[in-house]
Amino acid sequence: MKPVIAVICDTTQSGPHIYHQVGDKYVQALRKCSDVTPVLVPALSESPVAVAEIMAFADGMLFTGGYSNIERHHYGAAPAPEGEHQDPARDMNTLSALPAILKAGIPMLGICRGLQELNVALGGTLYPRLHDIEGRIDHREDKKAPIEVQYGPAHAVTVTKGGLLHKIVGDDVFMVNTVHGQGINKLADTLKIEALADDTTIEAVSVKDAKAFALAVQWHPEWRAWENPQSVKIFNAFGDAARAYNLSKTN
Ligand SMILES: N[C@@H](CCC(=O)NCCCC(=O)O)C(=O)O
Repeated sequence: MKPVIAVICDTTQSGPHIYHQVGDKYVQALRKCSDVTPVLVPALSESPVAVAEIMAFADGMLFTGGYSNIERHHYGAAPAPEGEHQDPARDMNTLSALPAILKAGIPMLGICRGLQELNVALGGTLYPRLHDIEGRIDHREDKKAPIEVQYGPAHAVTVTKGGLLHKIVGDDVFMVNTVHGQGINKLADTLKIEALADDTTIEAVSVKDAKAFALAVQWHPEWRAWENPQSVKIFNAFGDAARAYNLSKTN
């Protein structure tokens, strides 16, 4: 049996109805590069799927990217301007799951919004508009560009030597895509920087003294992951960590 990776959904409204969704590229990357079984968990705001229920079956969790922003009260910032795309139900589910799975030693991988959720869940803060910060480049995608350009290589990241990401990918510097308007401001005390952009934006973190694999990246390695050498290694390592966790449950 393949290990099972739980993925908490985004919520979205279509007409009169609320739907729960996960991007295809995330589950494709899990299947093709981690060799695991993805299981989507609805982000229910009423009678949510308890973290204990997830931990009963999950060998790992993937915290995906998402166009919505984390509600700013979660990190002590003033409310967002009217109309900002938010997803309170997703926030409630992911921000409660993260500390619990880290305590339980369940492997996790965060991507983009998932990195931001990890930082906020552990007490860090975000820049709500990274592009307004002196010295930072604009890390947002050009929404008018073709999707291959939006998720194509955009800037370099410099990897922390000897860190978890460095051990996984083996490269000191590599190109990544960039599809985010927010970024880490105050890094949570329990997180370690694993990669930086040239403008000092934190691009990857790991959890200090984690019981299991606990890595999050600001870029999108899931995008055509099987075509990207660093992405293959990241998803392979995540799948291996889930397999190890699954075996530990039976031994
Ligand atoms: N909204 C946050 C996080 C950005 C993010 O996760 N983008 C991904 C977009 C859709 C996808 O590829 O899943 C921010 O703007 O910083």
